[in-house]
Amino acid sequence: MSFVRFENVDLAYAPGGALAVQGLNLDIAEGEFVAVVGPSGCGKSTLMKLASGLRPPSNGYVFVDGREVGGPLKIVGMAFQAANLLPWRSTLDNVMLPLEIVEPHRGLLRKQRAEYEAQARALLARVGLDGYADKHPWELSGGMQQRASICRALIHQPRLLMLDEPFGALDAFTREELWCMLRDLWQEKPFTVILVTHDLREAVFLADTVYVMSARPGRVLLRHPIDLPRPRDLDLTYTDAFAQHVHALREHIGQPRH
Ligand SMILES: Nc1ncnc2c1ncn2[C@@H]1O[C@H](COP(=O)(O)OP(=O)(O)OP(=O)(O)O)[C@@H](O)[C@H]1O
Repeated sequence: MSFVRFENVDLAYAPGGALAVQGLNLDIAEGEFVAVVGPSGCGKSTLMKLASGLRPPSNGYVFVDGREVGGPLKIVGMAFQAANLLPWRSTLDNVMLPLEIVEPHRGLLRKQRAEYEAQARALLARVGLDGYADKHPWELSGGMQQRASICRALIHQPRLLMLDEPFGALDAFTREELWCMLRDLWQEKPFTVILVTHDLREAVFLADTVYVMSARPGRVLLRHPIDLPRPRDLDLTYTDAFAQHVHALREHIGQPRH
């Protein structure tokens, strides 16, 4: 059974206006790592807003965990291209922010603060930020801030993690380090991931399945399974099998522009 399911979903931002996405059909299993790629403006972020309940579809249905999505979902964690950490809070307090908002954590936080804090510190250590928990965001590099932002997205143990170009602003080396960080977090305790990215290598390295979307109105042009064995190491990105997947995706993204 699908964990996330889109059935013939259209979305127009203005009633009766042009469609941002049209006839979207998706079936994502629990624990699956999905990447969504496509030309700029094809509706990748719109797809995330639909799956997280931030926008209702104009037509069609979105289901998560067997229920039709009717509003913002608590089981979702999100991270974006900008880390968006609050500058007046320490890294630890930034990571703990969702616990102050999302129930049941919100109600338990005062009583169980020490336990929650230990979990946040352990998660920060897990992504290599041991010793940075009490620093402020401006004392961290861009890559460190993005690590913290992913910790913040995961602290309430969401079943669905949505990542909108989380590594887009980072240099190539840092980006690859963060691919490995995300791979390790996901492999340790698989949650369902929808990763929006412009980087086809990132999509092939991380995902089980890559969806290629067309130019506006966004539709799914291709569902491309990545059959490369796991665990995947960066060495894999230099193999022919890896390059073939990247080329196959590139060809489909090229088509609508011709
Ligand atoms: N809040 C909004 N109101 C009106 N139109 C919007 C809104 N958000 C997005 N759109 C339009 O919907 C279409 C899809 O936008 P979306 O941000 O989902 O694309 P994207 O694939 O994520 O883009 P990019 O790759 O450039 O980040 C675009 O044409 C955009 O202009």
